[in-house]
Amino acid sequence: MIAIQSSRLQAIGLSHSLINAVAALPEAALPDMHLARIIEIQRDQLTLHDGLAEHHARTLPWLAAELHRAGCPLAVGDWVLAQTNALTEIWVAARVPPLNQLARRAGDGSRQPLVSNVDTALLVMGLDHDYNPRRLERYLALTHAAGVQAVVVLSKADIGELVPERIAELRARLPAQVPLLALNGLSGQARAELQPWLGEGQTLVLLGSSGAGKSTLTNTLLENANQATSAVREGDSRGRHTTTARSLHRLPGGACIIDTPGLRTWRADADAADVSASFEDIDTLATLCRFRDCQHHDEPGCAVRDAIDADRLRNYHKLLREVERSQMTALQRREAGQKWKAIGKAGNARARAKRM
Ligand SMILES: Nc1nc2c(ncn2[C@@H]2O[C@H](COP(=O)(O)OP(=O)(O)OP(=O)(O)O)[C@@H](O)[C@H]2O)c(=O)[nH]1
Ligand SMILES: [Zn+2]
Repeated sequence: MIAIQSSRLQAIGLSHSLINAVAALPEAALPDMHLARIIEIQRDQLTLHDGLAEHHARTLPWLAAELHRAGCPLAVGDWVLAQTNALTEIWVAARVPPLNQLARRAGDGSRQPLVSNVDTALLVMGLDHDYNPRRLERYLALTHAAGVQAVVVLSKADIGELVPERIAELRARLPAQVPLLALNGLSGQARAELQPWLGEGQTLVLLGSSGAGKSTLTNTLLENANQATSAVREGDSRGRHTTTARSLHRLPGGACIIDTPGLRTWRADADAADVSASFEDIDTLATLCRFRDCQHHDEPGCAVRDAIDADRLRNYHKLLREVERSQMTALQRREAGQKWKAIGKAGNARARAKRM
């Protein structure tokens, strides 16, 4: 039976639910199995961490094939059971079912897991030209769909434009329970501001467009502890701030941060139910619409249309169309395109009529 060095592993994110999931695996009963976390993936080369050191490993071919067939290949953040053979090669023999996973859809519609077992996603958006509430709502919908808690981090509070106005706009637009903070990612103060999410054993990822300030914030979070801190990347000749490979870093206070370039372009891996659930305000008001299947376009007795920020409602419809489309066949997609075009035209005609 596997012996779990829990304190050592808790430091790199092992939780009680994961321990239970490990115990349920048949492979956990085999001799010589070790529990470790994937901190980097380069093609078929994995880097594992067991709480003490890094090890290079590969996945047993049958397991790789099985995970590929099931559409859920291994991702950074996954926990695995590995065995060392007589040649001292380390082979991954089982994957602990992830508690959650952020994924994206590739061009061919297949699902690509990007990162597993995340506690908090920091949605980083600059208060400069990067500012875009719609994009933020998309990220909120996707993290919500994956069951990951999101914290909105507005970077460049020191140099951004219309800072108080933009913060107020988002506060009014987003559901009240979404934490939102504005900070300067270059200042050590950022660490204190993010403290509530940086507890020991917590796993965080940073999401946001290029230039939003993800690397800057990561470096600030890492550096504030004199660099003597990153157990995970210890001995790595490339230094611990690499952002070119998918990797997991350990922060001073004991949280882990995953910096993965794959997360920077992100297509919806969600369905309509996920999108509406992440627009809770709309969902709640919709129960008051006259028609139970009200789409909040121009139906009479709609309780949503007048109560919700118009741009937020448009974005909601856009995201719904997007997730519906990603689940359609080509023919359905063409038909839907025509339907939406017709609705758009009707809307424009209404707007024109109003102006006249
Ligand atoms: N003044 C100020 N500059 C910032 C802040 N955050 C980021 N920057 C600057 O913005 C630029 C882009 O920041 P990065 O951290 O590289 O952005 P990124 O999100 O990692 O970008 P990619 O690596 O392309 O995904 C850099 O020149 C940073 O110094 C901030 O809060 N305040
Ligand atoms: Zn309605």
